[in-house]
Parts: sequence; C-alpha cells; structure tokens
Amino acid sequence: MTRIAVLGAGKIGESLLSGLLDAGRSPQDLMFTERYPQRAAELAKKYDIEHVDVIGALQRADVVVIAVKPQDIEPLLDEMAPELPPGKLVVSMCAGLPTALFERRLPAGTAVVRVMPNTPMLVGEAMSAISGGSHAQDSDLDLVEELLGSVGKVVRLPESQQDAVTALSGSGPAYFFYLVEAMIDAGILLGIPRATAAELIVQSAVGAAAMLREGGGHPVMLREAVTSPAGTTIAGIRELEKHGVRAALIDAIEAARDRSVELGRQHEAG
Ligand SMILES: NC(=O)C1=CN([C@@H]2O[C@H](COP(=O)(O)OP(=O)(O)OC[C@H]3O[C@@H](n4cnc5c(N)ncnc54)[C@H](O)[C@@H]3O)[C@@H](O)[C@H]2O)C=CC1
Ligand SMILES: O=C(O)[C@@H]1CCC=N1
Repeated sequence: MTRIAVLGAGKIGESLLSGLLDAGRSPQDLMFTERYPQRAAELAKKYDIEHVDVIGALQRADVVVIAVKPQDIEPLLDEMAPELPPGKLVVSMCAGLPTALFERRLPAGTAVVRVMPNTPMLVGEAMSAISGGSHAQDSDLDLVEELLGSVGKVVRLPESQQDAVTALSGSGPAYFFYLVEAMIDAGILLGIPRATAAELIVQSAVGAAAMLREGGGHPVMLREAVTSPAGTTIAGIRELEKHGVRAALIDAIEAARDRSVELGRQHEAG
C-alpha cells in the first residue's frame, strides 16, 4: 500500500488525513509532521496516526504531501532538500506556489504534483485540481488522482490555471459560508431564532447544491424556477442587483486569483 506523509497537519493536512481514513486507508499507511507538539499529540490520539519528524517522513513515505502555509515553505524546503531520497513523489497543496519552486529547491529530477484542494475534503466532498511539474509522469498524476478521488472530485488542469482554480474552488467554500452567514443574519433581523434560521438556510443550501449537481440543471434555469412573476424572489433579486452582488463576487474571485499569483512571486528569488 502507498505510504503517505502529510507535512503540516493544520486544517488542510487534517482534512486530508481524516478523509483518507474515512475512505478506508489504514492508519499504518499514514503519518504526519507538525511543528506544534500539542496539536501533534491531539491528532495522533484522535486518528491513531504516527507523528514523525521530517526526516522520518521523507524516508518512510512514498508520497510526501506538503500542507504548510506558503509563508512557511522556505524553512521546510531547507530541511527537506538534503534528506529527500530519490523516487519520492512530492505533492504540494500550497496556494500560489509553482511546481518550479519545489523543483529548484529539491534534488534534481524530483517529481512534483501541485494540487489545489478545499476543506470539504473533511467530509469526502473535496474539489481538487491537479497539475504535474516537469518531472511528474502520468503514473504520478494517476496516483494523486486516485488518492484525492477517495475524498472528493478531481480534475487535471494545466498549471497555468492553478491560480484561478485557487480563487474559485480553493477559496470557494469560504464564499458559500459567508453567504450562509449573511442569510442567517437576515433571519435574525426578521425575528427567526438563530438555530431555526440556521436550519432553514443550511438545508436550503444543501438542497440547492443537490439540484445543481444531481438535477443537471443550469443555475439560471434553477433560479428562474424559483422566481415567480410579481412574487417574492424577484423583489429580493432586484436588491441583489442594486447592490452589485454579482460584480462583487467576480471582483472577489479576481482578487483571490491575484493574491495567489503574488504568493508565488514572493518565492521567485528563493
Ligand atoms: N485552508 C484551506 O481552505 C486551504 C488551504 N490550502 C493550502 O494548504 C496549506 C495549509 O493551509 P491550512 O491547513 O489552512 O493552514 P494551517 O495553518 O491550518 O496548517 C498548516 C500547519 O502546518 C504546520 N507547520 C508549518 N510549518 C511546519 C513545518 N516546517 N513542519 C511541520 N509543520 C509545520 C503548522 O503548525 C500548521 O499546523 C496552505 O499552503 C494553503 O495555501 C489549500 C486549499 C484550501
Ligand atoms: O486562503 C488561502 O490562502 C487558502 C488557499 C485556498 C483557500 N484557502
């Protein structure tokens, strides 16, 4: 069985470990590093997975998944570079960081796959986009697709699209959570208790997501079906248009894309 080490067990690292366990992977095939001892101890206990140091992870794992913040990548690469044995597959989940950075800093010929996942991995509903670096073979992409396919959907894309993907599906869940949060606030304004408002909105979000995915309908047609002539929905839609919500979302996603590009540029000289 492929042994997987996750370097940096924060939100994404934990989501991956938890998702892989739920998908049936044995705890013996998983390991992680984590710089905060208390966090490491909590996770080792919760999931019965071994906490190892970086050298142990690089020696024992077949696939090394990097899940530290882009801002923390430099010291980790310094630690990895002299210790990475040949033949290991390096998978980066770091926003903005190009495969070329890892290829430049790790031993020559290292196979690198860049992934942009998202936190719904925790419940087996991730959207992950994967791109191979210049030494990654089809078999490396197949392996990463199989791993991430067990915790959600996977698409293969050219690396040039990864910054846009980061803004769309990497950050995307945050924008849905933000909308849900705002809609619950609206319920409070209208005098509905918070718990009831949350139940109404969360189930509406789940139902709408299921219609988008399983009903195969176009979002415009689905929205039109809710929008009756002289009805309630159009009164609300007029306000959304008046406040420029569509343009705000487009601008938000463009800003997130730009930030991803910037995160990559910060490491260009390294
Ligand atoms: N949170 C999200 O929704 C998504 C995050 N990402 C990417 O995943 C990566 C991780 O993000 P999060 O999990 O949100 O961050 P986080 O801050 O929750 O987790 C990072 C973890 O790495 C640990 N760490 C840092 N340097 C380390 C080192 N040298 N050795 C061992 N552990 C180390 C930190 O203590 C922390 O627990 C980032 O690069 C981010 O761009 C990608 C997609 C979605
Ligand atoms: O906010 C971030 O930088 C990370 C990357 C995509 C989602 N969260």
